[in-house]
Amino acid sequence: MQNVDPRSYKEPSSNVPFLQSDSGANCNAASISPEPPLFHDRNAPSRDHVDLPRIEQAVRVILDAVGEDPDREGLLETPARVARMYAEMFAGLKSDPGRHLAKVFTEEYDEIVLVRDISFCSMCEHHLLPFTGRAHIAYLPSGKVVGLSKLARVVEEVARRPQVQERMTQTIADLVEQRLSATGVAVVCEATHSCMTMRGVRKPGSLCLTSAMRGAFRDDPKSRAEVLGLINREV
Ligand SMILES: Nc1nc2c(ncn2[C@@H]2O[C@H](COP(=O)(O)OP(=O)(O)OP(=O)(O)O)[C@@H](O)[C@H]2O)c(=O)[nH]1
Ligand SMILES: [Zn+2]
Repeated sequence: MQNVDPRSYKEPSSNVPFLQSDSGANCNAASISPEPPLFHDRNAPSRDHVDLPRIEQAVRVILDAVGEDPDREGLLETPARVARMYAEMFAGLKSDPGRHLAKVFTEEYDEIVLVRDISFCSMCEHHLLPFTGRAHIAYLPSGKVVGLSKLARVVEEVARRPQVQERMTQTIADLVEQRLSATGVAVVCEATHSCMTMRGVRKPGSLCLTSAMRGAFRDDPKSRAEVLGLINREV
């Protein structure tokens, strides 16, 4: 592998094909071969849009710029690992999380459906550091319900983008409202932001709560109070 001098670094061609690392002079072809999946998840978002060789190059530049030696043994595989990590963390960028809500069941149930404590790990778009926590999703069906796991799949996929927590919360609420024609939607997210705990202001334990209310949960105070009571209820 060659050393990348940050001062002479040039943007590589943006049309480097996925996994064809031999077009990038600083990339190790063997190290970016995809590992065979343990199982095939037909719901998994595509990672094909991520340009692994360019990420590898960039990570080498960063290592060099912070005073590290990207060619020392312990760091040799790091650029490829980081590239795969970003592919995984940002796998939701080019997918449509709403597709998980396409299959519905006809059911004459119009009371609250709530799935609480859906864990997620997303990336703060300001520092590219993780923010992790739980999402709670409630909706009022109008003749159709969705498989409960699909709500968690939506969270999982929306989370895999660089973003702010507010946008993530609203995106989930909009998807559920639109795809299920729900008459009410409540989404509450609570998360710890690494950019506030491990750097900067350094406040471990700080928690950020965001909510997005739609339909009856936005307009009717009683419905709103009922759903927030369920979300906050001790079990
Ligand atoms: N509203 C919102 N802000 C966020 C989120 N994630 C990170 N931030 C904030 O983004 C802000 C970026 O502020 P800047 O002043 O541009 O960057 P900075 O100098 O690194 O800020 P500090 O974190 O205060 O050191 C910080 O206040 C972060 O706490 C989020 O999901 N929502
Ligand atoms: Zn941040």
